[in-house]
Amino acid sequence: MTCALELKDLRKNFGKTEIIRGVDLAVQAGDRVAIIGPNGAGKSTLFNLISGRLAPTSGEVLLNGQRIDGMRPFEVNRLGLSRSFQITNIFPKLSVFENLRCGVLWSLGYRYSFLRFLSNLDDANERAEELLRQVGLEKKRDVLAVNLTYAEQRALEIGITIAGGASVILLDEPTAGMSKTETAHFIALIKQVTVGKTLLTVEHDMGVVFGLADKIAVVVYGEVIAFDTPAAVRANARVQEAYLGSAVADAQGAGH
Ligand SMILES: Nc1ncnc2c1ncn2[C@@H]1O[C@H](COP(=O)(O)OP(=O)(O)OP(=O)(O)O)[C@@H](O)[C@H]1O
Repeated sequence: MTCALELKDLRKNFGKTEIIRGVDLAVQAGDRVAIIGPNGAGKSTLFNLISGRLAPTSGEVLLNGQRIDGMRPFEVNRLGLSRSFQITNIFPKLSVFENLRCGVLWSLGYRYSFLRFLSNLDDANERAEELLRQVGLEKKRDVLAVNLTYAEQRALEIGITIAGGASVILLDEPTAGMSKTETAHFIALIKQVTVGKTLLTVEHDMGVVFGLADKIAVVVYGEVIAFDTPAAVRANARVQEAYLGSAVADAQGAGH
């Protein structure tokens, strides 16, 4: 079966320093994967390599079987991979609905010719209404984005990220800065809106990791030292030793 996302012997040097050191990873369609690891391990660099923000020094990135390494972010996006961070630029002076519609139009603009784009404007309105419901912001439809709470703004970002119907979604620390209650609500929201999609998150919060992920990739010093189910990763001696021991104990202490 073709993987939704596959990394093959991926490497990235900054100057003489090898930061990503031969990463292999095969993510099946529909999996929710959390990438975890200590500070400076290379998680963000990995995200940048996948989303086209950085070109690898060597190795391959495949999206649904197609090579995307070296492509620019918008090209990768056009092929069905959306990263929250690329389009998190919420327009503060536009309403929630208008922001979502911009997200839809923006993705249509990439995918279609101008004429087809124009004929799709009605569809865009409908799609924006649907997104509004999906991210639970119906009551805020006409509120300016600047007046939303922080958690609502993050929900709006998720809406914009999924607006184009990408099959692979990358989220960078989606619950960072949220309260516990907001985080729990947001995990449920992310799960709902990514049903049937493939999700990758970079995450520090072990509560979020174990609440959200079907599989966990542990990155230590530019290598993936484990890629498995949460239970298996928790039990992995190498992971315990390299990174997880105290973090998991904390999460378990918190009832996870
Ligand atoms: N553009 C760059 N030029 C040079 N070095 C870089 C660059 N980007 C990242 N690095 C280095 O690569 C290493 C990995 O960084 P990266 O941000 O990918 O780690 P991370 O796992 O995401 O860390 P954190 O959890 O702290 O966000 C770090 O040592 C960082 O200083």
